[in-house]
Amino acid sequence: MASENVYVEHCKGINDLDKVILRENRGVSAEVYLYGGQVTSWKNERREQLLFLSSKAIFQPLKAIRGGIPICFPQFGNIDSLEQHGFARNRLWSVDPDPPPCSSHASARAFVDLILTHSEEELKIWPHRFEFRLRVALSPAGDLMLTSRIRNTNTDGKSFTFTFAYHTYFSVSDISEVRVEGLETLDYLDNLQNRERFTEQGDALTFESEVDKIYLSTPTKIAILDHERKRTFELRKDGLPDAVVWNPWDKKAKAMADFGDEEYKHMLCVEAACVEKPITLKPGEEWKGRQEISAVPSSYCSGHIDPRRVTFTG
Ligand SMILES: O=P(O)(O)OC[C@H]1O[C@@H](O)[C@H](O)[C@@H](O)[C@@H]1O
Repeated sequence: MASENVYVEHCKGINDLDKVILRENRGVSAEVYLYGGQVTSWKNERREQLLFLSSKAIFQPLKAIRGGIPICFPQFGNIDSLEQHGFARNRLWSVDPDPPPCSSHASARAFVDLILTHSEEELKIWPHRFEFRLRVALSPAGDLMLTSRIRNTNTDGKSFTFTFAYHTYFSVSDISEVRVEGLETLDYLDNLQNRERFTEQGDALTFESEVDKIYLSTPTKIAILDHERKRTFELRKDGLPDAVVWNPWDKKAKAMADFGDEEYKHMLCVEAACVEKPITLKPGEEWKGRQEISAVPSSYCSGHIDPRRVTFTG
């Protein structure tokens, strides 16, 4: 068992599933389940829950947990032969009891490394050997950082190709009061129109109906502004050129058994992803994809991201 300390607690969660609680200064915290390697909670110093988790989420293998930050690997979406969003979010990960120290965050002490490798079962559906190391780290200021390192450990000399997303469900007060900045004027593939390619209009995104768009070649920083709560989420990413924006709206919400009919009003998925250009790794090669999310008081009255404030500390 990894060494217990005030910053990292290994315990049981819903349905007795193993989880890890990360704690930092002033009460900030995060929780990640070994099932799916999935973050399900991220709270600020006022213990406000910043991620959306459906009240009907099913914590039962082999169903994906509806909310938090599901890991989509080795396939985003359902374009290829695997189950939607791949198998990583439906598998039991293990904890590395002795992870290498955080290089980029020398001060980081609240972090855990979860490991997923191929199983005989997976090899039947995806015949590749890999090691996936997911580091979940909570900074003293309460920022949540996910770092994925995926290595091709094939011994047969074969490369493999995958797509990937951090399927982040942000909790919002009211979807009609939310604006997203950083994606305007970009091209996107519209999942509601057979992934046809369009160009976004020139101002911040607002939401009045179902949206399911894969924005391409997006900037490092994206802001999600919750006007009612006077809160802005900042998403900073590295190695993840695309960003998926999804809200099921009312009809799809009603069709999902693990999602409340009205819950679409209180969530928005903005997913740092690599979809348009899949990643190919030769044996021995490793890919790294990072996202860091912060929640700050909305001081952006003009609605523009203050470049001085938003830096990628990874
Ligand atoms: O229900 P799932 O498998 O978690 O997928 C939810 C949504 O995930 C989004 O990322 C996709 O763009 C949507 O098309 C999909 O409906």
